[in-house]
Amino acid sequence: MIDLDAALAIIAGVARPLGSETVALQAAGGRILSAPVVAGLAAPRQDVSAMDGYAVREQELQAGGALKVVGASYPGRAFAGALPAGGCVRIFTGAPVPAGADRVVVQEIVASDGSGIRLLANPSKARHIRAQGSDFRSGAALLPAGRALGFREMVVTAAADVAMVEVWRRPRVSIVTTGDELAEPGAAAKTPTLVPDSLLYGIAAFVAEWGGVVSGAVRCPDDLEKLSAAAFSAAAEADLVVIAGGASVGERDFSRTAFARTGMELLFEKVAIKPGKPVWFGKAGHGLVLGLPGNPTSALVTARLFLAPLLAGLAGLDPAAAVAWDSAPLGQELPACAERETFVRGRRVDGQVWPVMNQDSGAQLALAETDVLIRRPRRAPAINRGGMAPVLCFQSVLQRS
Ligand SMILES: Nc1nc2c(c(=O)[nH]1)N[C@H]1C(S)=C(S)[C@@H](COP(=O)(O)OP(=O)(O)OC[C@H]3O[C@@H](n4cnc5c(N)ncnc54)[C@H](O)[C@@H]3O)O[C@H]1N2
Ligand code: MOO
Repeated sequence: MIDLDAALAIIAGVARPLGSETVALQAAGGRILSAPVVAGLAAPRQDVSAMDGYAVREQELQAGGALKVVGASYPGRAFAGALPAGGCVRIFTGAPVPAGADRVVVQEIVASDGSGIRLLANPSKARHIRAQGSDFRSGAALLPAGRALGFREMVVTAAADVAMVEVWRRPRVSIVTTGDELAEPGAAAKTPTLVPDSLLYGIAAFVAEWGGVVSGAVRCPDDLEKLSAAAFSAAAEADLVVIAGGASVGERDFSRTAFARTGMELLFEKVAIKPGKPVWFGKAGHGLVLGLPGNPTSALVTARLFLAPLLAGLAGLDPAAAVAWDSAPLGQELPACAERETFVRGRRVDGQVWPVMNQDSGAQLALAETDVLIRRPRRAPAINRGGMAPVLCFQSVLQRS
């Protein structure tokens, strides 16, 4: 058995980006940059007004006389020519400031008779001009490689006048579930021996939330021949295969054996954690294989601990950032931890973390109540109510950087 940190180090060592591709801006949302976004132009492109009003010369304003309105400047339709002496230009927010003007006065403090203007009050200190390049300069690197394109980054990329972006290829993930008892959800109720296959759907959603693409999903009986065939075809087409169930020592637990037949190199098996001890990981063909235990809570806790950093690394992110521990006060005391490092399923309530009621590794409903994993290191002493404990956000943190 190895411990969690050693297993995570093995994951980080092999979870490398898969290569980059160029995609249109329309399809780039949620992707991870493989090259910086470089500004194709400056923003603003020239000096523009920050308010609706009149572009004037500061000096002439101080003289106090009336100024003649010589034209107008709109966004996309600038005033042609320079500001003449004694003149002003009607101007709107975002419109280019004519040469010669050095401030804008807002229309609220101006009396206009149609051809000329006069000030009604002292103008503010602000000149109401956004200088050319004051947001960013042409040629500047605006976003680094490795950044996820969330809504904020999409604004910056589009503003940079970029139509095509270089992003890391998304990992293609093939999912296999195994169990004679498993049935398609909706088809189980009439047959007493059947159990709905909840993990196929849970793992598929997990993969999508962590930036992967589900390229295949198959449910297999506990039959070594059928499982081996599924292992060969999944390993041939995917960057990563995730197989849930059949990980333990039961007579019909065939998952590892099926992948061994594909020539898999086992990188680790059995991690000293609870739940999730039977988790295993290997290299098969050109891709990787992660074996999750079949108990649903064990499967999704191990998905959060191992599949998340794996997907993050394959997608071009830092695998360690996917498993970043925070610290939170406990709402109730926790007993000392025994020999196996334990991950208590917890819920945040009013700034404190409480263990969820059902801590069975076969639980499914409790997963919907879980929003943190509370880390209890091996032989950790009891923690009192209000004491601090390391916690990991259970949901995806992909877009939160
Ligand atoms: N003698 C021992 N028995 C067990 C050990 C052990 O060390 N010695 N380990 C236990 C631990 S820890 C776990 S976790 C489980 C893991 O077992 P498997 O990975 O072999 O899982 P299965 O036997 O296939 O299934 C366990 C349980 O989960 C349900 N399941 C499985 N797949 C799905 C699915 N896709 N959707 C919904 N539910 C699923 C399955 O019906 C079983 O109830 O082994 C312990 N045993
Ligand atoms: O992974 Mo098992 O859940 O430790 O019971």
